[in-house]
Amino acid sequence: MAEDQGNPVERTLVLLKPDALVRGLAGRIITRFEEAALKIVGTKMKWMDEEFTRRHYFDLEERLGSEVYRVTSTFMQQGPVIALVLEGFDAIATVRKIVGSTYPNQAPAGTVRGDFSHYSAAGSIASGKAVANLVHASGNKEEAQQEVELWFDKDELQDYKTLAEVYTY
Ligand SMILES: Nc1ncnc2c1ncn2[C@@H]1O[C@@H]2COP(=O)(O)O[C@H]2[C@H]1O
Repeated sequence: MAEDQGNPVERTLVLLKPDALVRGLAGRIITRFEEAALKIVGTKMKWMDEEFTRRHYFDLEERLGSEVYRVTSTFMQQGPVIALVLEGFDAIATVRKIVGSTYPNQAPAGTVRGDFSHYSAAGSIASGKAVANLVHASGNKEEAQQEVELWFDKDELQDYKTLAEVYTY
């Protein structure tokens, strides 16, 4: 995929969190990305442990506090996750648009969180619960690069062309 009309081709990391998997939503969520012409270039399933969770959310405690880190870390280790590397024009922002706001009660209908995530509150920390928001998506270029490198070796990422790339772009 080449740069086109000023839109950079980017790669971004998406995690389908344990709540997405236990609710059987993985396929429907992945479909939303595919429908937006985002290309899956890497995928794996993993049950995160404390050490890996700390590496993934390495700055969460500093940014949002130890309580947010604690509940998020516990939540992420409750079951397996599916990690995806998605590639496409403006992939980082596009994925976040499709996913919707971190807090599902603020995510509009039509987004993954707005449509499928019903438990949510910015103040969920008060009840000792994580925000069950189904998906993690890299927030910016630097985070995307760090997260893709953390989750995938270079040889686990595939280079191929989709029909959209061949016929549309
Ligand atoms: N106020 C909050 N209460 C509980 N968890 C939170 C709060 N804010 C952020 N988080 C969690 O921290 C995570 C950071 O990145 P994610 O997009 O994976 O999703 C976020 C939520 O799961």
